[in-house]
Amino acid sequence: MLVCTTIPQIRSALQAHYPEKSIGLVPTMGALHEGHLSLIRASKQENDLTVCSIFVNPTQFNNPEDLLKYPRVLAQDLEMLEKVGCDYVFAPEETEMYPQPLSLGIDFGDLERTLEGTHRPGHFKGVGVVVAKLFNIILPQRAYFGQKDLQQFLIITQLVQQLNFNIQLKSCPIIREKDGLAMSSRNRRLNEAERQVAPKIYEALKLAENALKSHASVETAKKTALQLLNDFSVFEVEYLEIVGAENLVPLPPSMKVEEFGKPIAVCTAVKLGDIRLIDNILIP
Ligand SMILES: Nc1ncnc2c1ncn2[C@@H]1O[C@H](COP(=O)(O)OP(=O)(O)OP(=O)(O)O)[C@@H](O)[C@H]1O
Ligand SMILES: CC(C)(CO)[C@@H](O)C(=O)[O-]
Ligand code: BAL
Repeated sequence: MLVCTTIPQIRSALQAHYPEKSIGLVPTMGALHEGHLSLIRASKQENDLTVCSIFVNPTQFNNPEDLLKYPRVLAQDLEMLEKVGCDYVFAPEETEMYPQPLSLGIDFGDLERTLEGTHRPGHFKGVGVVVAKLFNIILPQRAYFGQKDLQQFLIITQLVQQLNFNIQLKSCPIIREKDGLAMSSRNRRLNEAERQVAPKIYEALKLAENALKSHASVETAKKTALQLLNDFSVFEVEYLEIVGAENLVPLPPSMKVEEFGKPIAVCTAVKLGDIRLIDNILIP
């Protein structure tokens, strides 16, 4: 496994492989877990070479404290990537990716004005720019993302379509802990008591899913899920919404899923102290 920290380094390393070898890119912010490794494995299955990028992208953090406290454990990450058979790692410093302050902006329209976009102003502009940079640096055939960041996947789909990147996007299932908690780098920051109640987030999503599948209205399903979360004072629910999975527009409160006829997602963001976790369930 070759670890590159500069753009010229990774470009010249990959140069030898274009165009014969297919390249899969797995963009991450590090502090890797099994969720990330599942993306690496998916890429390895479908490509000759896999590149994992590790970069805690400052432009997508709306909260400076969150950026400061984001876990950074590069040595441990590299060990995990070596073990799983990743071929290249691109782990640049901030000055490599942003040698000068960013003056360009992207607007994803309605898609960035809902759910995560509403609660993390500017977040998706930062994600869009850094992912476009990574696509231009690595020139992969395929790029792998997790369903946990459902809105991010739709945003990047728009990025690829509207800017004509010749890259196939792959969305991979959410990997969970045994107790149902979606794996997340931020889980490392939970204290013991928080970690113990955190699986209730997934339980609440399942409650909503089951209610919808038993023909409850959107409003009732939402209430059922929120009731469970509100039983725990440690949770501060930022949102819990039942939306169309293709555009993330909330369904009317009185609607029943069978009337919608298209895939649905139950999405939530919950804070435990200053740690913010997201999760979702897709109902195809
Ligand atoms: N539990 C998971 N299962 C599958 N993919 C995941 C999971 N968690 C994260 N990913 C995906 O890994 C990629 C990199 O995500 P990132 O490095 O932000 O990790 P993370 O665990 O989501 O961190 P955090 O949520 O704390 O920011 C993204 O495409 C993300 O959707
Ligand atoms: C895609 C990404 C690596 C861009 O910084 C990040 O948003 C993430 O880890 O999901
Ligand atoms: N996985 C999403 C990256 C972020 O929270 O900024």
